[in-house]
Amino acid sequence: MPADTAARRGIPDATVARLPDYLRALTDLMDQDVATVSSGDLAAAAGVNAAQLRRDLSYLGSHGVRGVGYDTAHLVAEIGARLGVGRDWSVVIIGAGRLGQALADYPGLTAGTFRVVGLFDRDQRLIGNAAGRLTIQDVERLAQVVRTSAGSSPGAAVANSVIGVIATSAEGAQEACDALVTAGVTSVLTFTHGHLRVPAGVHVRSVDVATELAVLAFRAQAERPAAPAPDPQLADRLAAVDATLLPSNDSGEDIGGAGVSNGVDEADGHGSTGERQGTR
Ligand SMILES: NC(=O)c1ccc[n+]([C@@H]2O[C@H](COP(=O)([O-])OP(=O)(O)OC[C@H]3O[C@@H](n4cnc5c(N)ncnc54)[C@H](O)[C@@H]3O)[C@@H](O)[C@H]2O)c1
Repeated sequence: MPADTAARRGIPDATVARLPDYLRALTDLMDQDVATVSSGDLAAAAGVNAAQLRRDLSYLGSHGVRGVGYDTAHLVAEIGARLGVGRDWSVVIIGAGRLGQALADYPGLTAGTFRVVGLFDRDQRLIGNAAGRLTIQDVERLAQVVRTSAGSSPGAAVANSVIGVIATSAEGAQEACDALVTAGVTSVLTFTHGHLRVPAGVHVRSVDVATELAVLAFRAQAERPAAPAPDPQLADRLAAVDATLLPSNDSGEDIGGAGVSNGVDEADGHGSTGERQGTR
């Protein structure tokens, strides 16, 4: 797909979410002076399958050269540019409760690409309190801080330079989101449950630890190795031993029965989940 076509169609969120993994893998390869890399090797380094990687990179207009692979330095520059690496982004957080304060103090958001420039709340009891290196401000001041951070005059677009984070209660989330939109913020990350209404052109992503855990649990369940099929000879031997040690027939049947039943259940459960995963 030509790059301009991909740009017009937009890159799927799932692809964008994988780009940092590709960038990390490519940077490692560059550090090892690897100039070109095959899709298979790059996919293995990034932990995805090769078809997925080729599809993802085709959205960037990068197809690699048959028999040669991808130019590592070119791809690093391409992905880095798409991800805004090397640019500074200001982050404003609304909701200065437990989560908001923890995020504001998170080292990954205090220096480098993303830097929290304001922590806001509507609770007058919190306003003015220190939270790490920041002072909690009245959410009424949000628009002013956003304008200052974007380095623009009032009314100018602040898209692409300020990201808003919502860490309020679920009940206060829409109000917080509206405040961000009014301030000109077009990229919003929310930790709250529930749908947020935003005008066209405003991008919202939500993070939910419980959902991520559920995905991991699902995969762990799907990938759990099936119990080995019972060995009929071994079962016979166990039954013989049981018969020697335990005179009761019931005991021997229980042991053998439980073993077989577990094996069948596990194999069935694994098979059906594996199929569902395979068709996703
Ligand atoms: N997604 C996740 O994985 C995840 C994990 C933990 C918490 N959460 C969610 O994050 C949110 C915050 O959690 P918390 O423990 O910090 O809650 P908290 O009650 O300690 O803090 C919420 C803060 O938001 C403020 N607030 C509410 N509405 C506001 C508004 N419109 N404008 C400005 N301030 C507003 C409140 O005054 C309060 O100080 C909750 O919705 C919680 O469910 C999500």
